Amino acid sequence: MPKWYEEQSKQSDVVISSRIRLARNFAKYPFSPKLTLEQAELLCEEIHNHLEEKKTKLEEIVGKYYYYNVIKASEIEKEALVERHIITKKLAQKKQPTGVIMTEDESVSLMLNEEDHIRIQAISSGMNLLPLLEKANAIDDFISESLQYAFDDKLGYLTSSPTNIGTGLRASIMVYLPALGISGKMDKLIDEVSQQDVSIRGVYGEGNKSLAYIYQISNCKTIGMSECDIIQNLITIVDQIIKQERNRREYLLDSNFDKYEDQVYRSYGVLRYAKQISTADAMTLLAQIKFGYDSKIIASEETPSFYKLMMAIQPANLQKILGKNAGVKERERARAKFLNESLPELIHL
Ligand SMILES: Nc1ncnc2c1ncn2[C@@H]1O[C@H](COP(=O)(O)OP(=O)(O)OP(=O)(O)O)[C@@H](O)[C@H]1O
Repeated sequence: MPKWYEEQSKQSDVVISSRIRLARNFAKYPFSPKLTLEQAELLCEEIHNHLEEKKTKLEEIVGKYYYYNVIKASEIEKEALVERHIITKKLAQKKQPTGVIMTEDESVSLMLNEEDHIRIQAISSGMNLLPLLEKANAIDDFISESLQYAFDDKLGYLTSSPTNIGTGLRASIMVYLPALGISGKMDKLIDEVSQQDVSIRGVYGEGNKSLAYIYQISNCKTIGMSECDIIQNLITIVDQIIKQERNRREYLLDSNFDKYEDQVYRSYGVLRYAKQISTADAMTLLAQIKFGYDSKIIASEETPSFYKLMMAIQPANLQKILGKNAGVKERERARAKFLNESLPELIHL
């Protein structure tokens, strides 16, 4: 079964993926930070049993899924799930009982006892927020058939952190903004969108200097607006950012094609032949090669899925591919070998 990050989507020159998550809590338990060990265990067990009892019905909504007992997993297993966005760092680091229900294609995961009792997450490639919201809402309805949520008529869904109260919805689009990044436009953009209740954060690295120019753009406000309005506001802003990014790419190539052409070929050459490489260097070079493909500077018979490669070379997932624990040096050699073999031959344009 193909994973969400293996699918090619429209607008893939800028948009990588969409994510919807709903934060929910159950009326009969205290919020997660206040749960005792026994309560946390009971909570996970109750949700898991409830889902198992009606497994066929849930699988009609999400497809084939399995339950993963996070607390029993090795550190590398947990880190690999974080790198593939199935669970959050917060869940991986939790000392209390937790669990995750995840589908085979990794597009849906239900995190138990994270910051809230349950976090429903749906991801897909491309710009796809409304269908994802529909799927998350179907899961939400299914759960609420037999477990009562903490809900207030005025406030909406009650959540552990006030920043999620109301709809409990976080909608997000992961994007690739090399031209805006290279041109030093990100600070201004981050400032502008924050005035419209939207935040932009680097996915890899800290702050606005994201590694590989990958950012997630998400809603800040969760209350006082409907789910559809929150999403529509986000889509409008992301559409504008896509336009700005494309215009800037055109400008950069028009004004200095030779420089970017050279950079793309150099990056390709290094990744095809390097013998050892760090995650950060490999991410940067992959981003430059992607820029080359999207700008039609280079091409191959089949365009590689860059985001799939980026996730595969992260430390934990690389060790999973290797099938063993490996130190930094061994990983750097394995990463280089993996990329040497993964990049296709170029065809001359
Ligand atoms: N559009 C997206 N596509 C794929 N993964 C995403 C997307 N947006 C966020 N993620 C991933 O989801 C995970 C959780 O992200 P984040 O911490 O922003 O989530 P959140 O649910 O909004 O949490 P919080 O309540 O702390 O704000 C991270 O692994 C992040 O990279």
